[in-house]
Amino acid sequence: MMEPVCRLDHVSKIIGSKTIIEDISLDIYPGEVFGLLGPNGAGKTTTMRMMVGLMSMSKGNILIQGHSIRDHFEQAIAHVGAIIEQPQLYNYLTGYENLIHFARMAEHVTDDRIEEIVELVGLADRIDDKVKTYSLGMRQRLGLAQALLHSPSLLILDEPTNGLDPAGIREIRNYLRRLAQEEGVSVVVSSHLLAEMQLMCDRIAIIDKGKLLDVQSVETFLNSAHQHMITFTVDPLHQAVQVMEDHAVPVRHVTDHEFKVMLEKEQIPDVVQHLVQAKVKIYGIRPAGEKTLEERFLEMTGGKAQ
Ligand SMILES: Nc1ncnc2c1ncn2[C@@H]1O[C@H](COP(=O)(O)OP(=O)(O)OP(=O)(O)O)[C@@H](O)[C@H]1O
Repeated sequence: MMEPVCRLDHVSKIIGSKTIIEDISLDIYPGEVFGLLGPNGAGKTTTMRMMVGLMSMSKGNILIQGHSIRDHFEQAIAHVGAIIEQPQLYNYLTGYENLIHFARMAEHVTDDRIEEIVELVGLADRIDDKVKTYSLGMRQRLGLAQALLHSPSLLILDEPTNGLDPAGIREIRNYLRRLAQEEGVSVVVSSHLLAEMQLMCDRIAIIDKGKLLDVQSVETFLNSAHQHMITFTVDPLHQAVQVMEDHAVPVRHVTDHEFKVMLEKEQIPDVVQHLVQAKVKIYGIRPAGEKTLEERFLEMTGGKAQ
């Protein structure tokens, strides 16, 4: 198993008598784009602030490359680049001068590294222009360049596409995907937009009211939209489970005389036929009434897919 770049281990944040983050545990792996998805006020920003040490944890721990943010802050944070609030940019300096300024504050940033980053975020043409002439998308990219100067293995971006037009959103999405794929950087992004997260991320964590509801790969997420959890009541149960295994249908849950499987509508008659052929008695077939991740998210946000 690959070592996680970042691990949240039972993290909670309590402010006054209010629990803002409740017992969140998750792992983020090298080279993945990981999304924190949730409605406004769900706790995404708070989680990210704790990940970069801008805010303390009340309980639990966060490890970055195995270093605890709590106990070894310097070592942990050396691996992190982040844009949580607006990136701080100097309008009357050029893009390049801004980067030189930030490079001086980081360690071991060479001129070659600056060139490389400028290329990567696609600002080579405009890097010698003053930042005040930049579009919002270009500012975002310069902010990104700044966060990447010290070659972090974990990049944390709060709502990176906020305020951008569709072309700007597409650009940022492409840069982040390239960063993850080509440079092996783990990228954590937050958003309240399901559609956007599905395009950008490898895995998505759904957060609501400070709780982690689920973490799923985008693939599973998208597939599950067309699938139904079906409960079969059968006898003998062990034989039915064997039949499912023989036909490569993963069994999700088994109780006394029941098992559950995720099926697309078209698969249901096939599964019934396999069971009948194996002389399994079927006493009941019903939808399990469990919601897919997408349905749960839409419910949380009042049904608007946005
Ligand atoms: N310093 C604080 N004191 C009290 N409550 C806070 C504090 N910071 C955040 N909260 C509350 O914690 C909850 C989570 O806020 P957070 O900003 O993390 O949400 P979010 O998911 O990032 O949403 P948004 O997209 O609106 O920023 C909100 O209800 C917010 O009001």
